[in-house]
Amino acid sequence: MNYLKEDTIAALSTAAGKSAIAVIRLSGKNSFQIIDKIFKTHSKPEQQAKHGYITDGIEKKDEVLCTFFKAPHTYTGENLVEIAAHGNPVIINEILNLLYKSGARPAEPGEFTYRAFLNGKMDLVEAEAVCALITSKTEMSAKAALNSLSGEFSSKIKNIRNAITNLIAFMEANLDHPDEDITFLSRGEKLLRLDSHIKDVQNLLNSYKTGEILQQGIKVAIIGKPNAGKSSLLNAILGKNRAIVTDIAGTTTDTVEETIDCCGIPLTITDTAGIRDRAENLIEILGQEKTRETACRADILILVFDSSSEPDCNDAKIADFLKKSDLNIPIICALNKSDLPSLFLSSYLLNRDNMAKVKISAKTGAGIADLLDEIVKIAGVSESKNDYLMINSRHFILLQNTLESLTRTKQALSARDADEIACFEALNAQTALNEILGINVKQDILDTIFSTFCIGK
Ligand SMILES: Nc1nc2c(c(=O)[nH]1)N(C=O)[C@@H](CNc1ccc(C(=O)N[C@@H](CCC(=O)O)C(=O)O)cc1)CN2
Ligand SMILES: Nc1nc2c(ncn2[C@@H]2O[C@H](COP(=O)(O)OP(=O)(O)OP(=O)(O)O)[C@@H](O)[C@H]2O)c(=O)[nH]1
Ligand SMILES: [K+]
Ligand SMILES: [Mg+2]
Repeated sequence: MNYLKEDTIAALSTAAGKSAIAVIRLSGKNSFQIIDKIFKTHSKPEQQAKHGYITDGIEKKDEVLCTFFKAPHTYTGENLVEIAAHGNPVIINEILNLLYKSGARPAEPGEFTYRAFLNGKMDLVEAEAVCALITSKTEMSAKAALNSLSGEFSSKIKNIRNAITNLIAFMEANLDHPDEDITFLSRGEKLLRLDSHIKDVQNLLNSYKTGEILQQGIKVAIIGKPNAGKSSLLNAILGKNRAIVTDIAGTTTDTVEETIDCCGIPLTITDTAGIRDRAENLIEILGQEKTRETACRADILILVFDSSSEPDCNDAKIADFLKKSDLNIPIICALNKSDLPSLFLSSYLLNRDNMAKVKISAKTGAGIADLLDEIVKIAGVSESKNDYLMINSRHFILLQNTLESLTRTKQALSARDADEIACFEALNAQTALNEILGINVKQDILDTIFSTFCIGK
């Protein structure tokens, strides 16, 4: 990756394509000289954003507003200019090319934020949260990302790290003066403090699953025999006619997927082709194959039964499929058509932990809310909480390392025979926490993180 800090970089920061206004950002030490070559203005000096024209020296290219930000108090920490132009891709290209001719180069993905990180404007957790915020799919996941972007996760990490640094200082003092009777902090007090840090790390590890669910969402597959009412259920959940519903068995031949915001959780729901004992043609065989794949990739299965009819060989086929595929995911049995008299035998349901039962009618909408409640319950995310943090898998692994090191510190301290080892392990914990914040992180890890950003961010 071409991350030369000396360069002045430029990129479109708004979405590509036609738009009312598009913003190009220019950042680096030569930003002001470069914009001076191509921007002519008559705005009064007291104006913060200046009105004028982008020109190649011969003709005007666009009428724009330029905003000037002087280092170091800018997003990147460098001199920065924002050009708000008309959102026409042809014009944007012309302006970018003029900037490149005048001494700027195209910004790499995430390079503005990378510079902000290098210049101490944000730590690595905050930089990662910028990306998470842009890709958040629900209000709740956006809030979680914003909490991290605002430094709430970072300050938790810093607090634990500082406390461990403090503890290390006490342990090193003991190492340096082993014969002195004055112990600065008793062994018992050190162990108490360690316990509390271990608990803090454990709490952060526990919020990982929630953050992951908020960011990635949950995949729910609707499966069942033909005519059980799977497509009707999808439509009932979405509140619109997304999938075709008929009384002909085998109506759905391909998967139908939609994402909704369910109490803050991005739920991707997939309706599938009905599974039956005997497939009638190639389309159905391929459709059922896809149903199986969808079921295997899902986080939760909704197993739809037609409770108005007696179980038949197709229900047996599904039970058989579940047994064979050895799926270890939560299943919700939806006993559909509750508006009709029930002929369903509960004893027919397979015996399994991790299984909930809900009576629904896709036709009248009865029980649909209970079904969604069940999904939210399984996800373990409560909407009332507003303080979720965005913890990604990189943080999770480093927090696990921290926890292991702290546990070993505690063992060494308790054993009373190895103060050097206790010190060494505490230092490892400190290193892992620093790495979360981006301190002493290898370049290839930084490259990987920032290369997933969009260009212009
Ligand atoms: N036009 C525009 N809108 C934007 C951004 C941007 O870069 N440009 N942002 C980009 O993500 C977000 C806002 N984030 C920002 C964060 C810090 C600074 C900044 O200039 N910080 C300086 C000065 C702070 C101050 O004046 O108080 C600093 O931290 O020193 C700017 C934007 C969303 N909206
Ligand atoms: N009375 C009643 N009928 C329902 C209910 N849900 C679905 N149906 C009817 O059952 C029939 C089959 O519904 P679909 O939603 O197409 O069933 P499916 O499981 O998607 O069927 P395939 O796509 O063929 O596998 C249709 O005639 C629906 O109107 C319900 O809750 N009550
Ligand atoms: K059908
Ligand atoms: Mg269907």
